[in-house]
Amino acid sequence: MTKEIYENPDLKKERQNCPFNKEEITNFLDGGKEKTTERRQLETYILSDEQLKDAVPMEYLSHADKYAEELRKSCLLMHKLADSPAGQVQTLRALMGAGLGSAILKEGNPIALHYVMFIPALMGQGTVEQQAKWLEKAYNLNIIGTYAQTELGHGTFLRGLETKATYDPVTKEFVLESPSLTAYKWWPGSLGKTANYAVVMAQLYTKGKCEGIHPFMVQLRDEETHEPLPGILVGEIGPKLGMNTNDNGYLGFDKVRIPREQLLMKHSQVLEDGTYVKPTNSKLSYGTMVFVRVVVCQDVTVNLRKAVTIATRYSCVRRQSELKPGDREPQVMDYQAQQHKLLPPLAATFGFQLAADHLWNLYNTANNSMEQGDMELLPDLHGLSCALKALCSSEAANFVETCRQSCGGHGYMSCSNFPRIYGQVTAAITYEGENTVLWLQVARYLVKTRKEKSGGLSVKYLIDEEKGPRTVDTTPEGIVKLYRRVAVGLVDIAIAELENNSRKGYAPHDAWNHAAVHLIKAAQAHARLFVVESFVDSLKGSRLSAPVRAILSQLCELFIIYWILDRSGDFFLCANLKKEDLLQLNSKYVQLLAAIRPQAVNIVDSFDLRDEILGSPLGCWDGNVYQRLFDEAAKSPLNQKNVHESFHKYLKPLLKSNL
Ligand SMILES: CCCCCCCCCCCCCCCCCCC/C=C/C(=O)SCCNC(=O)CCNC(=O)[C@H](O)C(C)(C)COP(=O)(O)OP(=O)(O)OC[C@H]1O[C@@H](n2cnc3c(N)ncnc32)[C@H](O)[C@@H]1OP(=O)(O)O
Ligand SMILES: Cc1cc2nc3c(=O)[nH]c(=O)nc-3n(C[C@H](O)[C@H](O)[C@H](O)COP(=O)(O)OP(=O)(O)OC[C@H]3O[C@@H](n4cnc5c(N)ncnc54)[C@H](O)[C@@H]3O)c2cc1C
Repeated sequence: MTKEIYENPDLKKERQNCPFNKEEITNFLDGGKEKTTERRQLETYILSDEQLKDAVPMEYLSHADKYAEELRKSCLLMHKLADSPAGQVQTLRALMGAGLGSAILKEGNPIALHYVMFIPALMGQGTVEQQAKWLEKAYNLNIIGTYAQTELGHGTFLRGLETKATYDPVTKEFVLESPSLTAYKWWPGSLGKTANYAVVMAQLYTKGKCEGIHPFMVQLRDEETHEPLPGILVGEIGPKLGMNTNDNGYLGFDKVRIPREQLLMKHSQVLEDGTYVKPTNSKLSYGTMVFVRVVVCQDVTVNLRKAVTIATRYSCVRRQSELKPGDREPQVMDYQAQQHKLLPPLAATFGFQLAADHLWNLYNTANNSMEQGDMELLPDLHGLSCALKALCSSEAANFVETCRQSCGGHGYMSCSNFPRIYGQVTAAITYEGENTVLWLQVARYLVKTRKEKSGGLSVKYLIDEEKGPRTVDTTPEGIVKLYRRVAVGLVDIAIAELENNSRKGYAPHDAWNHAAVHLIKAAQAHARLFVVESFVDSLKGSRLSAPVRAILSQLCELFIIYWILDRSGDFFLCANLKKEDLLQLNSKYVQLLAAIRPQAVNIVDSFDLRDEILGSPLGCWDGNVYQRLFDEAAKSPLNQKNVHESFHKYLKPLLKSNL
């Protein structure tokens, strides 16, 4: 007899008569049918392993037990790598990121930094010989590494890092030192307890001169006992807002000597006699950060997809209040206000992914040409990776919080999974370059391009002036033009502000600081333009069936109008937008909300996120929300006895004390 599978009747109804093929959208997002098959096989392979399941929810464990339990699962996952039905890199990507990996390791993978930064640093910064020496060991997990750059006193300002690596030509060694408390490395993931090696960024001194920060390969712990090596002071920094099993750590050096060959010398060298050989570009040592900025854009998008799926399904199950007097309480999704909360983030997941895909392609192209010694694409890659990392992470964090709020009280439960998702996404605002700082890097590139009339592909629009009449056209292509005008206009305003500040007598650095608000706005407009253009162009260029194209086009239009309505002042200021245009866009926006609303569940279904990955009773496929919330509550240790022992210890004496 086949067991009947429960499906909430409202969700069942939402799923009836879907006008498009959900599987086609799934394939589109995965990058092809075969990729979908591969992903599903991998998910089944990992998620069917009983040893990877939690005995109790992580929330109920102590800080140390959480770490130990997640490390156990992380190691088990690594043992499963060899038999994975997907390729090794594909499997690692899935396990380190917000998708499959988060179903098992809910607050971060203690080995993540090894794959996300340590191996990429060895590959990007090590010579062929150095890679031969360490990469295989790293791939085989004979050693586990991290990336130690940030210090207690400095994260953003890399030139201010204090850790010193002084070359001693007599012994042909570098001496590593932390000259002050603020010089201690602080934050590196996996550093606290997991890693036994690190790529350490330190100020290189040779022949009495500081040559700036460079990467050094440093052993931190004994390979057998895991005890810190002499002169290495290492530990964990304590609980955080999220990502609590990433064991972020601190690290100090008390005159630790390492051989000269442990300076990663792909781009710059120190010869035996101490002669320094410069890199072709001084920023090449920042390459590991660029890689992570690129992958973070993809990662926050997956997290956003999870949040939107949870909130959308829940909003179609949840019935509350009265829409039409006397009628049954409506699904909260039928309130226009709820659609306004959830449909823009839903649409954003597509825009962000398509933009992140473009960035990933640029990363690969630029990297290939840099391997051949051609640095031409580096400024564009730096500009775009900063712009998209900052935009995707900050927008995703706001959207995730909106999704949480859209679920009312139940969204505040830990088991809703919103706290963890938010913890992950908001961290991305800070790590790998604090967003404000990255916006200012982008602005620097935009101002330079506009003034010097030279720059890469992503900023070409700042050089080529728009031709023809500047009318307002509200087709998607017309809207892209509006965004472009805003991006150009805001750069011009920022430049005018800089010039104005100079005229007031400010020195260049002060003029820059006093124009920061305008500069950041210009950088944000540039990033938005890139996402909007990627969304519109990708749909134009893709081979999609008419029904899928229709729904994705509606999402695209909704999204690009949403941002205009959100920042209409910029469009009035720079794009000739008139009151009538805005009113027209407003009515188009609400029409689109109504048009997309009936397909919201079908669209999130097409993300094909398994319940284990969503990790939330609110977002499960079957919509059995209330039963699942009860089941979660039953797991609370406070519910294991009717009367907790604390009653006898504290409450009863108080009740009897006649205060
Ligand atoms: C086997 C492998 C399998 C792999 C599978 C892995 C895939 C995983 C997928 C899952 C992803 C999961 C992701 C989640 C994991 C979470 C991990 C988080 C870990 C976090 C780590 C960190 O945070 S590490 C520390 C990061 N720190 C920073 O980012 C510091 C920020 N500061 C800076 O970057 C810089 O200081 C600066 C940019 C702010 C300024 O630097 P500086 O003062 O030196 O420069 P100037 O301002 O003077 O500029 C000079 C000049 O240089 C140009 N420039 C600056 N930076 C760069 C760069 N990076 N590249 C190129 N060019 C650069 C700048 O534009 C200026 O140019 P001009 O021409 O002179 O104008
Ligand atoms: C979860 C997490 C994981 C991390 N993992 C790692 C890791 O693995 N390895 C590692 O090395 N580091 C890691 N970091 C550290 C991270 O890279 C830094 O925290 C980040 O680069 C910000 O630097 P900061 O903390 O010094 O902030 P600060 O630079 O002190 O920022 C404080 C404030 O000052 C502002 N500010 C600073 N400079 C400027 C400026 N020039 N103009 C305008 N405003 C400015 C900022 O916008 C911010 O508002 C991690 C951090 C977190 C949160």
